[in-house]
This record gives sequence, structure tokens and C-alpha cells, in this order.
Amino acid sequence: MKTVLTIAGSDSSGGAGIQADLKTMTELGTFGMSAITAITAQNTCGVNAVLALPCDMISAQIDAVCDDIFPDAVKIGMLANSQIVECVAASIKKNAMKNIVLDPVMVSTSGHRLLDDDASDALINVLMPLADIITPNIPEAECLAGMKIASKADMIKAAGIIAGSFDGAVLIKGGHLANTGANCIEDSTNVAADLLYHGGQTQWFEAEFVDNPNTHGTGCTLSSAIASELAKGADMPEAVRKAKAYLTGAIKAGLNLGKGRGPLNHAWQNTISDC
Ligand SMILES: Nc1ncnc2c1ncn2[C@@H]1O[C@H](COP(=O)(O)OP(=O)(O)OP(=O)(O)O)[C@@H](O)[C@H]1O
Ligand SMILES: Cc1ncc(CO)c(N)n1
Repeated sequence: MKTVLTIAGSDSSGGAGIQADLKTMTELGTFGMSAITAITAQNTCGVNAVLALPCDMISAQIDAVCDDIFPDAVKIGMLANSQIVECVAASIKKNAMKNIVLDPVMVSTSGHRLLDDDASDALINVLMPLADIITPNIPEAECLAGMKIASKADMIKAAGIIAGSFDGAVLIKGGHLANTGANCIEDSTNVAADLLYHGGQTQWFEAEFVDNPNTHGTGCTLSSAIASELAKGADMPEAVRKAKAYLTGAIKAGLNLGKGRGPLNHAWQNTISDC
């Protein structure tokens, strides 16, 4: 069985972070392992508290995994501060890890900072060069590219700027532009459109925009799904295509949990085959 390590924060409500990552990996037929960077007290309404773990404990988790079950791919999510960014980068280099998917988590959808303001430079200069793909959402891509993004044309320009600073691929997730009219395709169907910039080529991945407010953890789910597909041997465009199909199914199958923006239904493939 192929193995995937997630290096990310814990979400007590189970919808995002480590919990979403492990559910995704299991559903996609890979063996999920974890190195926890921070503990969050959060639910579908917001983030109440964050505790960043000490760097030596984070490195120790990564080393323990790599010394025993070397991961076929790695997903990196919430890193909380610049010290953690640096220590995760050092562990990745030391263990010569491969198939690195970096989700540059900065702010939760509820508006809580999950990465210190002063950690963006370390993320860009120290960690990004080690990644095979980076998966920013629109606000994260704006920060990384240093420009506003309000249209598909802006996404293409920003992806080129971000890709210019490292060797990996860039997937700009369009979830924050969907349903604003900015990324409507010609027949005016609204789509959730993500842009992959890979090997100098751009490719759109479009899926139905699901009218469902329960989208807590979509970013974590997509990046873990890409890591799982890379671990199983897919090339980058195929990994993104399969990951997006899994994600869209999990949003569509909808759970209705919590008082706020609820989690996805990770078991949707089983639900459908049971019917
Ligand atoms: N309502 C929706 N229907 C279909 N796809 C969606 C919807 N909302 C977001 N997506 C897709 O989910 C993925 C994550 O997108 P988004 O831009 O919301 O990332 P994010 O902000 O990092 O997520 P998170 O809310 O977990 O922090 C993308 O593939 C995006 O197109
Ligand atoms: C722990 C954690 N990681 C990532 C996100 C972003 O979805 C979140 N809300 N919580």
C-alpha cells in the first residue's frame, strides 16, 4: 500500500487539517500518517484557540515516520509560525522526501490567522523551493504573487509570477472567485475553476460549483487528495484531475453538521455504491 504523510494542524471539529487529510488518504486507498504542527480549538463557526507545538517535537514526529515507513508523498498544511516553517523544511531535506504538496495555509475561512504575518518570507524562500506543487487559494496567491486577483486572467498572471520563483507546479484554487461572476464560462454556468501551471503550460480544472455552504476543509482535502494520487503514481495533471473529482463528490454528497460552515462527506463513494 502507498503511504502519505501529512504535516499539518489538528482541527478539533474534524473538518479540516490533519483530520480531513487522514480521511481523504483513507478514502483514496493510501495509508495516512501524521506529524502535528499545531493544535487548534475550532469548529464549523470559527477558530477559538491555537497552540503551536515545539519544533523539536515536530521534527521528531517526521523522523519517526521516515525512519520506519518512508512516505510515498507528503502534504504540508498549517505551519503556524516561521520557526515551524524552517524546521519542517530542514526535516524534508534531511529525510530526502519526495512528492511534496504544499498548501500554504495562511488564514482560515472564518478569518483567523493560521500562519504568523512574518512567516510568509520563510514559506516563500525556504519551503516553497522544496515543493513539487503549491496550492494557494485566491488570497494566498495574491500574497505570494503580490497582486490582486479578480478574474481568470489575473489567476493566469499570478500563477506565472509564483511559478517564476521555484521549480514546482502551481495550482491556484478558484473557490473564492466562484459564484462572484468573475469566472463564469461562456454558457454562464457557474464553475469552481482551478488553474494548474505546470512545466510552463497552463491548464484549467473546472467542476460544477455546488450550492452548498458546507465547504469547511475543501483546501485540505484537495491537497491531501493530490498527495495520495501522486503516491499512487499519477503524474501532476492526472493527480489534480482525480483529486478535484474526489473533492467535488465530497462537497456534493453534503453532510449537515454543525452550526456554521460544515464539513465534507468523505465517505461519499461508499454511500453511492451502497444505494
Ligand atoms: N461550492 C463549491 N463547489 C465546488 N467546488 C468548490 C466549492 N467551493 C470550493 N470549491 C473547490 O474547492 C477547492 C478549494 O478551494 P478554495 O478556494 O475554497 O480553497 P481554500 O480557501 O484553501 O479552502 P478552505 O476553505 O479549506 O481553507 C478548489 O478546488 C475549489 O474550486
Ligand atoms: C488545522 C487547520 N488547517 C487548515 C485549515 C484551513 O482550512 C483550518 N481551518 N484548520
